[in-house]
Amino acid sequence: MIEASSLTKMYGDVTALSDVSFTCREGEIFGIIGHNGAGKTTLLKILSGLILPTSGSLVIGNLDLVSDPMQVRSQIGYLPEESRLYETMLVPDYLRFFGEIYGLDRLTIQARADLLLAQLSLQPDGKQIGNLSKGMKRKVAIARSLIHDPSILIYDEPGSGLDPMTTRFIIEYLKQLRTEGKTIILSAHNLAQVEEICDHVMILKRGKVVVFGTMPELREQFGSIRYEIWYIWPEDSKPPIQADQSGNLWMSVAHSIEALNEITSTISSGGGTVERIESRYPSLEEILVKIGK
Ligand SMILES: Nc1ncnc2c1ncn2[C@@H]1O[C@H](COP(=O)(O)OP(=O)(O)OP(=O)(O)O)[C@@H](O)[C@H]1O
Repeated sequence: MIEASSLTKMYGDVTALSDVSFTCREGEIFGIIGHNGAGKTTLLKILSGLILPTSGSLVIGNLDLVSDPMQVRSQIGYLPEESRLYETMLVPDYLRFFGEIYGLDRLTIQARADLLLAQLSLQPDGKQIGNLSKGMKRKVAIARSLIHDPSILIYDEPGSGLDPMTTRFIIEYLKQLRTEGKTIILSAHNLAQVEEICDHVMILKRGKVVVFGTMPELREQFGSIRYEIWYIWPEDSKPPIQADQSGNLWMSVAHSIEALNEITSTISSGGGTVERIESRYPSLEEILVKIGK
């Protein structure tokens, strides 16, 4: 369990984070989204123990970040938005190097590295890191974040700038890590992916939390559901309600259950037949646009 209370971070006069509080449960994927400059990276750096908050507290498990930073860090795997990898190193040497930093013995490092390379489908074939593709470098950075088998992963834009197949692979891998019990906190600009994998979503706006909840909670709070009613209407006449025609079907829109009932009864009393009703919720992208910068 991660409990953040009133986290505030100032960079000189700039308030990057203001009074941010939330709880993240074990084994969930927690998404932090917001426009550029909203404070996502700052929050992730605080959560990973890389920088300290100006005020506020952060408890991870039973440990307090400020009083026990080393213990907290040993439980965390951090993936920065852009990782600087040691370009001339070979992947196994690189992973061994970081494993040793975490105090692991050689056998454990070897076993962990072999497992991670297999899970990530990484076959560096003796190439130096600098000669790997962008996607492979990202996978190396992910393997590095996992070498000490941390229980919490803090990932800044894990799939950004990668081709769709590699991004998909990483998304599926994150889902797999969740089934292994890892807690994952991530930021991403690809909102469809956040919607797909996150159990809880937090939206930051200029350093403040404006929304926090599950996707159904966010949809309920921010958007009206929209129903599309598709129906057949007797030929040679038009429905007495706002409707668009597509082929042999007509479509009318309702924004509430009451309106939906009214429209369906108008259709049946006029001799029409409802073919199907589609409900459409606002996407995370639409919610973010609504919230504004
Ligand atoms: N080291 C720093 N010194 C001064 N200001 C900073 C520093 N790092 C971040 N900021 C400022 O803090 C605010 C939050 O930045 P942060 O990088 O956390 O946002 P972000 O949501 O991650 O943005 P992006 O989506 O563009 O990566 C911005 O106004 C930024 O300019």
